[in-house]
Amino acid sequence: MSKLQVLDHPLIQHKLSLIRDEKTGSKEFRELVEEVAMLMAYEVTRDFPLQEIEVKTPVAIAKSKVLAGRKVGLVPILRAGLGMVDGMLRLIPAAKVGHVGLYRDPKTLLPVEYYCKLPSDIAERDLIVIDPMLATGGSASAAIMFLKDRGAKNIKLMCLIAAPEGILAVQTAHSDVDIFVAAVDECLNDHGYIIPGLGDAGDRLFGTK
Ligand SMILES: O=P(O)(O)OC[C@H]1O[C@H](OP(=O)(O)OP(=O)(O)O)[C@H](O)[C@@H]1O
Ligand SMILES: O=c1cc[nH]c(=O)[nH]1
Ligand SMILES: [Mg+2]
Repeated sequence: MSKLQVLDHPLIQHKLSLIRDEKTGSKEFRELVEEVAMLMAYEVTRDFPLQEIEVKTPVAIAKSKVLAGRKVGLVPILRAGLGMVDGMLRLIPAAKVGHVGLYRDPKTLLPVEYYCKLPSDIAERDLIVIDPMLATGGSASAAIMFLKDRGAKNIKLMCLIAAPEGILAVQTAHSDVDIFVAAVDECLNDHGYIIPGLGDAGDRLFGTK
C-alpha cells in the first residue's frame, strides 16, 4: 500500500487556513498556493539521494553533498495544478514540466482528458503529479495511469487538500504511488466537492466561475 503523508508543518497549516478562507481573493490565493507548494516540495523531495563531492572553500577542501543527479518531472493537472508549479520550480529549478489537461464532468464526476504534453524522457524521471484537490480521486488516478501508460515508473502525488474517498481511490488504483497532502478533510458533498475544502481551486486561482 502506498504511503500517505500529511505535511503538518506550522507554516503550511497557517497558509492553508488563509487559502481556505472565502474572503481570500484570487491574487492572495495564487500567492499562498505557490508558497504552500514550495514548502511541501521541501518534504516531498526528502528522499532524494545525495552524493559526496569535494568543494574548495577559501580556506580548505570540504567534503560536501549535492543531489545525485536524479531527473525530476513535475506534472500539474490542468488547470488548478498550474498554481503549484512555480513554487515547486523555485526549489527544483532543473525539473521539467509536463502538462495533463483533465476536467471533471460536473454530472458524472468522471475526468475528461483534453491535453497532454510531457517531456520525452518521463520514463527516466522522478515524477511529482500536482493538483490542489484530491476529491473522488478520479482525476489523479487517470493522470497517473496516463503517465504509466507512457512508461513512467517513479511517481508521487502532491495535493493541498484530500478527501478520504480520493486517497482510497488512488491507493487502490496505484499502490506504488506515495501521496503527500497538507490536510485530509471530512468528506465529499453531493457535487463531489471536498467538505470543508476550499471551494473550486481552479475558479479561485483564475477568477472564473
Ligand atoms: O478528485 P476528483 O473528483 O477528480 O476532483 C479533483 C479535480 O477537480 C478539480 O479540477 P476541475 O475538474 O475543477 O478542473 P479545473 O482545474 O480546470 O478547474 C481539481 O483541480 C482536480 O483536478
Ligand atoms: O472541492 C473540490 C473538488 C474538486 N475540485 C475542486 O476544485 N474542489
Ligand atoms: Mg475546477
